[in-house]
Amino acid sequence: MEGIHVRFHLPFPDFTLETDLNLPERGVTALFGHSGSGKTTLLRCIAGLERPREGFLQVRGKRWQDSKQGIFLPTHQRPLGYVFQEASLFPHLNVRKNLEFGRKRTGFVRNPRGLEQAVELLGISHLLERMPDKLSGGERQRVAIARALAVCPQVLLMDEPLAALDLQRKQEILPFLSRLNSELDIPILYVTHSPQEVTRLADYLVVLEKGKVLRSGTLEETMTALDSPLAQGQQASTILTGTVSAYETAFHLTRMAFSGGEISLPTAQAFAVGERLRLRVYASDVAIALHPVQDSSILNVLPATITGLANDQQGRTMLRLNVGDTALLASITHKSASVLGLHKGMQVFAQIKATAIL
Ligand SMILES: Nc1ncnc2c1ncn2[C@@H]1O[C@H](COP(=O)(O)OP(=O)(O)OP(=O)(O)O)[C@@H](O)[C@H]1O
Repeated sequence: MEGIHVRFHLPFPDFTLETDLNLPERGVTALFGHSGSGKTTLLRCIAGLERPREGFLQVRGKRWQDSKQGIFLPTHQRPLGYVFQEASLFPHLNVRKNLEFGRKRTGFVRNPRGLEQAVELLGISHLLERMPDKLSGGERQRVAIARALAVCPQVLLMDEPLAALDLQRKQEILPFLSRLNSELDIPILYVTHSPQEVTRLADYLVVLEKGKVLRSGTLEETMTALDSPLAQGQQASTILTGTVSAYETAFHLTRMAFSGGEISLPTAQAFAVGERLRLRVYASDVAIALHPVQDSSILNVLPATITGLANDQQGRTMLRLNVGDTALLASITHKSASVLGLHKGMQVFAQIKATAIL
């Protein structure tokens, strides 16, 4: 795989980072885990800000670090962009000069249009002459992301870029982050402990705990693994991706085809056929029936196979289903699971009550 190959062993007195990961060459990989699980330390190792005695790092075919061969590229020679929680722009330079400064400092900028493209991608062309103290928190963070991208990095590292922003600013900036994912051809490593950001942005997920990789894989695999922390409690949900197959104007209803069939949802806006959509289905919005239900208000009833069951909190059972080859979580009461006699391998019908576009 021409993605990122990371192998680090970094002991501190009370904590050891121990990772061996192969990460995809494009898209957003979320590094998720509790406070102190080692997310920032892992990014710092990739950036060359920590130097583990045992370390190996290869990014898109280029060896940045290999302790066995004495290879260690210093930070300024690593073609990467780093975005922190706080934007930390130079207060005495306007936005344009802040962006140019970042480019001058690194020796690896190849594309002369890198800065222009970053400005366009983050929608900040109208802010170029402004001083940092005249920017909102969200605008400052967009400038910081553009500064990281202006150097044409081979990988973008983002350490909780939304954590310092209030809810409204977060909402403002999320569409730009989604855009980075769809338009950039580089891997983005995104540290967060917000399940909402993971489901909105990530394609691939690494769950860290006490410096070790608890689980890694595609978002679908990791979110629907019944022993994953994301597949527990009220926030448990599945992300379905597909393309618009039709829009029923009379009912304001969008139909999305995905690998498990077709799903309908009301949308205020008419989506074009073929457009890609990403939907969230909360496990608590999926009910189970043994027979296809007729005369029901629920539009989405899909044949499914139970592939796993686990006890969840407060008298609930979490089911993992296969709908076609897509995994789907359903949260039902222990009582319903018992009355319906649900078991692994059983054919059922999943009734999806609600979905939301991400
Ligand atoms: N230079 C250091 N010396 C000793 N311990 C360190 C050092 N750097 C980090 N640690 C320890 O490593 C552990 C992981 O810290 P890290 O900041 O990577 O966690 P995190 O998952 O990013 O947490 P948060 O979500 O709170 O930012 C912590 O226990 C921290 O105290």
